[in-house]
Amino acid sequence: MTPAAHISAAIEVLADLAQRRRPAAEALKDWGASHRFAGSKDRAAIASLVFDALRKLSSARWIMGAETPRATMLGALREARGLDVDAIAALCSGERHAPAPLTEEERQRLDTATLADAPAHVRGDYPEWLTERFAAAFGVQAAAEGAALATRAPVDLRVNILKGSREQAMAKLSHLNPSPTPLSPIGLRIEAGQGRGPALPAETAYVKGLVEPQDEASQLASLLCAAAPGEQVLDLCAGGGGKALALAGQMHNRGQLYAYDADGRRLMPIHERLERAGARNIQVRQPKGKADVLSDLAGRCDLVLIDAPCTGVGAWRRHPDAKWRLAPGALELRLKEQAALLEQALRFVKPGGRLAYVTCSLLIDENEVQVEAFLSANPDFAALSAQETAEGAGLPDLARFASPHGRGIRLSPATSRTDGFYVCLMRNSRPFSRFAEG
Ligand SMILES: C[S@@+](CC[C@H](N)C(=O)[O-])C[C@H]1O[C@@H](n2cnc3c(N)ncnc32)[C@H](O)[C@@H]1O
Repeated sequence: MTPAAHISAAIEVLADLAQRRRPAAEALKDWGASHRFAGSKDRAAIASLVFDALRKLSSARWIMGAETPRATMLGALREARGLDVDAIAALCSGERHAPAPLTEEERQRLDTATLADAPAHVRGDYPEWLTERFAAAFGVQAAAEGAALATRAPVDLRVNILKGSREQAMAKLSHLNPSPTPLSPIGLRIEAGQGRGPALPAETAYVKGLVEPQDEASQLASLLCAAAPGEQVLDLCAGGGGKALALAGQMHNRGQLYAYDADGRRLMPIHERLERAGARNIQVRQPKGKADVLSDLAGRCDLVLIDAPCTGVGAWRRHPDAKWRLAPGALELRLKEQAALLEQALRFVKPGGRLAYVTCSLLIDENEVQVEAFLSANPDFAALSAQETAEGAGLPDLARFASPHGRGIRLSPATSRTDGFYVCLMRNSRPFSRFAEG
């Protein structure tokens, strides 16, 4: 397929997505199934165009003054790919499988339209209903933060220190041109190109467990928990085990890490990942109906991590379709789940132990507001300052990312060049005796 044919195909996929509210990956899969002649490189090129269009959906439509799939794609070629009107016109020749030639109006818009008068949610490519929430989180920077969330993310890898050093991993992956991540001492970064990312599963360094894909902010969230060798740690929302694996590395396989998730299916990938990583101190606890499978951990944990279910706003660079599918009802639901999880987690934290609340959201309601509500309801818990948290993890530089809205540390593509994450550590200062009273 030609680059022009890729654009026509991407427009078809965008048309499908406009009709049916579903994940882009599903629509792309269906397109591939009904166009068997397209090879894997073609499908990757089409996916990349579709994701770029979704990243820049609002600004592309504003530029074009229309919301059709074609207008969205044309606008995104300019906004996401930086192509000028002549380059876009050359691709839209109308020949064979290329899109139809540009109309005079399309030409003009691609040449001269600007975002100067566009509202913040258009300049920042986020849903209009989140306008107030973005303004609350970022003030005058709302559009800039949104725009940073609408860029492509690099491929970040976490080096598994159970298997080797960052230098060794860099040497093993030198053909991919990795660089050390600026903030995480155990990360490598491969800058994003326009095509397919590196075929990681084929890399020996991956197969042998020396590296795992994990965004730098997610690495930092794990490191900020400062799990120490010998500790008892509960990862209450372990999912596929991304954070659990990072914590196991910090613990040098000493002590015990319990990985639990309310949805047992989500835990499935963890077993294979543990094996590959050589992590031997993780016990996976599957939910079993109504049974309390964590009862033996009550009051025993040095660290409880809540990697909470959230809107995922901070991960929009990697899942640009998610931002347009996010509905207000989903936010309300996540807020309830988060508050319930904080209450659920308390019983496991031993006196003097830490509770780490983490989300990959940037919305204040899911972060600072949740923490504040928890602290007022539970005066035995006190939040560590950003400085204490950063210094405790041996990463004092991270204190500069202290949330401007209260407790915790906030990372974002615009400020730390990472995914968006929020981390707040709280200490249980309840005396042992009172704990025994229940
Ligand atoms: C952000 S994801 C976890 C990602 C994972 N920690 C990682 O690093 O790969 C949130 C997880 O919380 C789980 N979850 C939601 N409500 C829960 C609850 N009440 N108790 C335990 N887990 C819950 C979800 O099933 C989901 O897997």
